[in-house]
Amino acid sequence: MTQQSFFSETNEDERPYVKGELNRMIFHNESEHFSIASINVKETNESFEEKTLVIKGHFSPLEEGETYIFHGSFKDHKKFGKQYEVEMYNRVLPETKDGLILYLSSDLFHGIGKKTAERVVDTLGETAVTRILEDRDVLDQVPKLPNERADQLYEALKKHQGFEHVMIHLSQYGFGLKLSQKIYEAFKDQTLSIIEEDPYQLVFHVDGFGFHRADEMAQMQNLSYDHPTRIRAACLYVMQKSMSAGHVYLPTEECLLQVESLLNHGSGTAITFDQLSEQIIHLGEDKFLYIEDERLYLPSLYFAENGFRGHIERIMEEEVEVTHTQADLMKIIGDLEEEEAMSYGEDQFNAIEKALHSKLMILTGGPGTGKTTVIKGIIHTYAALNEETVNPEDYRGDKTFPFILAAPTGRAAKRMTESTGLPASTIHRLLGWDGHDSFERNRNNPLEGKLLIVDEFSMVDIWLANQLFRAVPNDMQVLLVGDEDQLPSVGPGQVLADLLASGQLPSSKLTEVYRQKEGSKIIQLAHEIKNDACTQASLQKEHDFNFIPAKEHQLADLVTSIVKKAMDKGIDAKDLQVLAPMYRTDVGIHKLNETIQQTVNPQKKQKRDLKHFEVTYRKGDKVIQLVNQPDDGVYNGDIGEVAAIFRAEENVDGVEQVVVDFDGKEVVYPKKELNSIMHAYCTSIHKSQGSEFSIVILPVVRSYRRMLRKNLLYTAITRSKQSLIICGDKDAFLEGVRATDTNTRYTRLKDKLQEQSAPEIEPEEEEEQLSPYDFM
Ligand SMILES: Nc1ncnc2c1ncn2[C@@H]1O[C@H](COP(=O)(O)OP(=O)(O)OP(=O)(O)O)[C@@H](O)[C@H]1O
Repeated sequence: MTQQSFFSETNEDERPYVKGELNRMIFHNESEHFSIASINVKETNESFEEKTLVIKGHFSPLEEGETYIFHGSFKDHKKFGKQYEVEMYNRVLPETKDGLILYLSSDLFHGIGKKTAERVVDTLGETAVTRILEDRDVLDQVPKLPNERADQLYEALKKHQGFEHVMIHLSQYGFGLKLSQKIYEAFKDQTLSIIEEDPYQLVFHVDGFGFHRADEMAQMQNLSYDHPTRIRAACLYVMQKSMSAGHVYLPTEECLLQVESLLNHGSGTAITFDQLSEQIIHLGEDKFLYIEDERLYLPSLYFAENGFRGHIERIMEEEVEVTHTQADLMKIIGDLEEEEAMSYGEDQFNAIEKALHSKLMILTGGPGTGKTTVIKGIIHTYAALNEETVNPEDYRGDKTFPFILAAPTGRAAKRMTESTGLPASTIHRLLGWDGHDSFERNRNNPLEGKLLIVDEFSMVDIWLANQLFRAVPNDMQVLLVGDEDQLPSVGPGQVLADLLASGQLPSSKLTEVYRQKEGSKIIQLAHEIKNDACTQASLQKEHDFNFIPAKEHQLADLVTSIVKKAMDKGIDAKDLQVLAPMYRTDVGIHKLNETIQQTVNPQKKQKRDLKHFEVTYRKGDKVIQLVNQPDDGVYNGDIGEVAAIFRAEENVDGVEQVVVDFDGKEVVYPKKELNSIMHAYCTSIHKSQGSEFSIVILPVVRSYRRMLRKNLLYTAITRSKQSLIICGDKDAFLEGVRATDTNTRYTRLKDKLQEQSAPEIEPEEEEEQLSPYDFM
């Protein structure tokens, strides 16, 4: 919906309208920009008698006592009766000179009395408001109006009218409401002048605004191809793209080459390396980039890498005071073994001992090597040695429970709770993330506890690692647990791999596989992949493993029929997961989701559905959350089920909605926010990190070739706990497990940890360098 003219005074045409004064705002949803209000009707060309009317639509909160003209149509709401659905509206300027004087001397304009308002209208006429908004300096003509008052009046008018004005103009560029709001937030009342003069500013100040879009806008304004601001925006854009590819920095040379190719593509004017270098230096001076030797960093990554390194060194500086003897330890572990009716392997025992003696330790190992068993051993031994208990109930009042357990995803945290019997949370929740750019827990308000254990640490990127470690107090012990052979984090860096490669931290690597002893072919296959020992013979059928050969054109039907059979046997959709590496091929994730949905949750007359672009959501669909939404308690990777679909007229927000049930927690998605979820009959292997499923079905075909790598396939198969069914091409699979990831990530963490001393990073600067990308 748009607001008509900025400040039109009359109803210019004969479209249906209702003119009314705001009686009260009934409801306003800030993010949706959706409002419901009650108005006192003053005039209308619609045929109805009522003196008050409920209106609804996408408009900002209206001002009490102000008069507006609304264009739209009547809708009968089942529950709430007749309502006016607003398509366009505009504020009605007081129509007489007296009205205008009253308006300007109202409470909206602090410090402007009746006399001053009269002088403004006498001097500037009845179009005073429009004239002032166009040019603040016209107020200088008003006699006896001090500069300060004039500024106040101008600011107040802009506040009341500016937002709407800017939004209308931005809609002309084809920007949606959300993006327009983001742009307005960045530039406020300077928005229009800034983007008309230099659209590349959008790349600098509006997160996620692409270079190509700004370039198109600039071309309409005839900005030259080698304009410095164009070159700078291209540099920044290349750096942002490199961050999305997982790099923490880019070598200057590589950045220059990429920027040159971006800028010179399709243009007649060649931009030279000298021109590029000059602008990179300016970007550095303006702190849009950090230049460290021959490396370029985005500020938030520069501070994250240096900050994390600094915190590691800070925590490692203090030593653990060991008050127990080896005999004490042996006794406690012996008792524990008796209680659990098992005995720890030598490397497991050593890992427990080392963790207890280390300020910060890394525990690694493949599946089934006993990482969880060791975590439990460490917790119990720590408690026994330090006169603590493992029962949170014993810690009420002032006493703080000594153990903090966390993981990067909700599902991994849930598994930690299940395996240890202790409370565990996501790292975001532990740190009190506000959903935007701040964390409750930081250096000034650190975590409380004695031993922090973080599982699935391979998934933690450099930003989150830094945020987490900022909140670790000097006297806390930390245990990081992960499988180094899994995929690196989705976000930038390869923190676990770098920490291990630096050799600066105590670490324990578990190699003996215990679950294999229980006869698991899945674990055996995982270790064969890890040790480069996977052959045709490894793919023989076993009680928990099968490789079903299939051609590409048979794949979707084959996968679907396996899913259907499993569900017919009563297996819960959540215990069963199809994993694939690519979204957009004929056998990609989207296609598989569509085919599986058609079979397991087909269209039915009595079943509600809602179409969103190419996808149709139906009650009962399995869906996955794609972004972190801490306010709703749902996080990237959470899996839920569509519980209900509501039509616009059935809810107070007046928009179509999908309600998703995440293990008993219901989250409502207005149609516009359906991008936050997708079908989850099949999900990406990357998204499955940190999750485990009873049954995994893994299609592997030649058309996935580009993605098939050892760590990807290893991650996929280690997600399955009871059964693994691979479908497709055995040769493609074997080639995939032999291919190592050659796309090394640019990170300096390992080298920095090996350097002697950390440079001081200005704390204030570090505080500021959070970007909305931080939590991709
Ligand atoms: N020393 C041991 N003696 C006997 N069984 C053991 C021993 N250590 C671990 N196990 C058993 O091996 C299995 C795997 O152990 P655990 O779950 O601790 O491994 P993990 O490394 O956490 O595995 P994953 O990463 O796959 O979850 C469990 O059933 C566990 O009870």
